[in-house]
Amino acid sequence: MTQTAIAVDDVRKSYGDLKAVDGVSFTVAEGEFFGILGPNGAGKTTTLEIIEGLREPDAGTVHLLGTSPWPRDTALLPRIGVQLQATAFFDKLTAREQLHTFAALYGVGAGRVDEMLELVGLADKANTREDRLSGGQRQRLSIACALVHDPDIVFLDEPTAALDPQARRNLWDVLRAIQERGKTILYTTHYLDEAEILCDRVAIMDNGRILALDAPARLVRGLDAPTRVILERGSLTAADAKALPGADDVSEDEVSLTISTREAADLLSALADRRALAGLQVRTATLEDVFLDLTGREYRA
Ligand SMILES: Nc1ncnc2c1ncn2[C@@H]1O[C@H](COP(=O)(O)OP(=O)(O)OP(=O)(O)O)[C@@H](O)[C@H]1O
Repeated sequence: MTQTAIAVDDVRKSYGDLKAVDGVSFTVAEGEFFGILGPNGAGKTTTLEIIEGLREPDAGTVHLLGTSPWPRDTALLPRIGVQLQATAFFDKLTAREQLHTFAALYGVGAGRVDEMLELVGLADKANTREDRLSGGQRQRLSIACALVHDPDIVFLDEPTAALDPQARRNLWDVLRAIQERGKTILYTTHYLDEAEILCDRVAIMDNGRILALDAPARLVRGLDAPTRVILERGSLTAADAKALPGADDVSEDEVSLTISTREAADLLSALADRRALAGLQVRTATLEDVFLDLTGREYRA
């Protein structure tokens, strides 16, 4: 039976009149990769910091591995790893020395240091000073620091923010590797595409509330949105496209002809019969469409 790693029940936190977290509830199972998504100011960090025991909620309860993180419970600390949005390292130490220091603070042996450098892909930077690492390498080092004591639950607050696309993708591999080790991951991001790829389940937050919570694929399927088949403009006329089996709607711009369909198989086989597949792209709805559906506004990270 799956155990519950994190249970959050009706948590609230206001700053003056602003309800930063406005009645948030969810559970995360052991070994689950759970994402809290939402635009800037949605309340993701505040929620995370309450769960980590860094902030006191105004109301509601949190259980981490069956224990309340507030008031601070030192017995819990070795079992959780926390990576904060603004990473602080010790001055002038190399990557390996940073990890050694964190390991010593947690009272664990230095044996895991090189293993962690390997896990986050920094083995070849072990002797590089932290201030000489790139942004992506620093993020990976801070994740290694959060993992060095082998916690059961790992909290990551926007670990991929401010990284270039290649560095983001490299970090995805690191996050997957952490999950494969059986860790529970609770992470926040404002990249919906990334969460769709990485997370078992996501909670979409806006204005302090969870608007939807489920597996990304189930949220997208729940929209029942049409599939868009995109072709090079000129592959066939808009009128011909409209007459194809399964074609619901057709639109054109300078470069593309887009056909909306709910019967993609019929439409694609008709296009294949006509050898009209130049530039073919098939797009289904994404979490961004889910956000639009939930809030009535375009997603802006
Ligand atoms: N210490 C604080 N005092 C006053 N207001 C705060 C404080 N911390 C956060 N807020 C406000 O609470 C709201 C939620 O902030 P929070 O940082 O939790 O959002 P977020 O979803 O993590 O955003 P981001 O993606 O920008 O980090 C925001 O409007 C923010 O300005």
